[in-house]
Parts: sequence; C-alpha cells; structure tokens
Amino acid sequence: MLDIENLSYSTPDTEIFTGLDLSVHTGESVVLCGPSGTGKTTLLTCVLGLTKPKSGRIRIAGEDVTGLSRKQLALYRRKHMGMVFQFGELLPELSPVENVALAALLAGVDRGSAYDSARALLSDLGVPPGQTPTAYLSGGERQRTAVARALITGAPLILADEPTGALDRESRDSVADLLFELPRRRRCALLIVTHDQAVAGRADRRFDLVAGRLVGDRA
Ligand SMILES: Nc1ncnc2c1ncn2[C@@H]1O[C@H](COP(=O)(O)OP(=O)(O)OP(=O)(O)O)[C@@H](O)[C@H]1O
Repeated sequence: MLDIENLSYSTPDTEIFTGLDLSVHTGESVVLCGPSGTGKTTLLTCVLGLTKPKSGRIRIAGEDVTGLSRKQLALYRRKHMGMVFQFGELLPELSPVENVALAALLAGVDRGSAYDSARALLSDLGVPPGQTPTAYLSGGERQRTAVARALITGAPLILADEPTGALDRESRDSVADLLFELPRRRRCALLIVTHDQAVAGRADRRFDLVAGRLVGDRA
C-alpha cells in the first residue's frame, strides 16, 4: 500500500535523512521510532504530500504521489489517507459526530450518509453518543474520535503521529488496542510514529530512524 524508495530530505543546513526505503502492506502495522529530531514527523509529512522530499519516490496504492500537483495531492490525500495526530486536532466546539462527518462531507459524501456513517463508526469505536463538544471529552475519547475521522472515508493507509503521547496509561492501552486492530479489521495499512515502547512493541514490524537511516525489520 505504501512504498517509499530512496527518499532523502534536507533543510538548508542539515541532511535529515538519506536513501530511505520502507514499505507498509495492507493488513499490517509498522512502527517508526527513534531519537527526537531525527525526522520521523518529516517522513510522515512527506507521505502526506505536505513536505516535498529532496529526492526519491513515494507510491501509495501503486500511484507515484511525489509527482502530483498540490491540488491532485489534496484530492488523493482525502481518498487514500487518514491521519491521527498527537492531540487529536479536532474542532473543539463541534461534537464527535460533527467532527467525523465533516471529513466525509469534505470528501464529497452527501450529508445524510456522512452523518449516518459517522454515528455508526463512533459507536463501533466506543465513543459515547451525544452533542458534547469534543473540548470536554477525555483524552482517550478525543483520540477515538480522531481515529474515526481518519477512517470515515475508507482510506486504505492510516498514518498516526504519537497517537498515544498525550494519554494516561489506561487510555493509551485502549487507543493502542483500537489502532492495532485496524489493519486486520478494516484491511488498511497502518504506519505509526511513537516514542512509547509499549505501543511500539505491538506492531507487526518496527524501524528506528537513527542518524538519517532506518534500522530494523525489513519488508
Ligand atoms: N522546513 C524545515 N526547516 C528547517 N528545519 C526543519 C524543517 N523541517 C524539519 N526540520 C528539522 O528537521 C528535524 C526533524 O524534525 P522532525 O519533527 O521530523 O523530527 P522527529 O523525529 O519527528 O522528532 P520528535 O521525535 O521530537 O517529534 C528537526 O531538527 C527539525 O527542526
């Protein structure tokens, strides 16, 4: 589902990573760890098409996304990728169902279907129904809502950046349970960046980004 080939990125002062190769297949979870500042988030933003790599190729579902225009990328992202951030990044004044339905509406789904799917997905992921703005939910409930938002369009590639970094241990475990079930339950590919060793240990494969190189399991 995701094929990264010979990817390099540098800032004007520093080479962040060089010649990275990484594949994530449908039905599996891959975790990316490594010291702070080695470029893990930058790698995710390259996959999302928000950062342009210096060289190399990223293919998603067989399509080379490194050559797409910004507009094509935005459309491609909506259809093929779901993203979960550390702090959920939800709209705090909207309820969970509104946050999740909004992602479907932006992807062109009609209002009735968007709301029906959002309610069904949130119920499946254990988010209490109701009109409470997400600002008042617990951290775990917010992250479950963020996972629902990432899934609502049926994206085959789910990316997560420190999805449990802001949670206590109990919420961390339940959000990790939810995330690691996804590849098999929903036939997607999952790539998670995390510093949390308990979360990292649950992935099918693990890599560490150290000094610009990936170290670890191979595809
Ligand atoms: N556009 C940019 N201009 C300058 N520096 C950048 C740019 N993008 C990334 N960097 C630098 O690249 C390095 C990698 O940052 P990144 O956030 O990807 O690391 P990380 O491995 O995710 O770190 P952490 O684990 O702390 O979240 C950092 O030193 C960051 O400041």
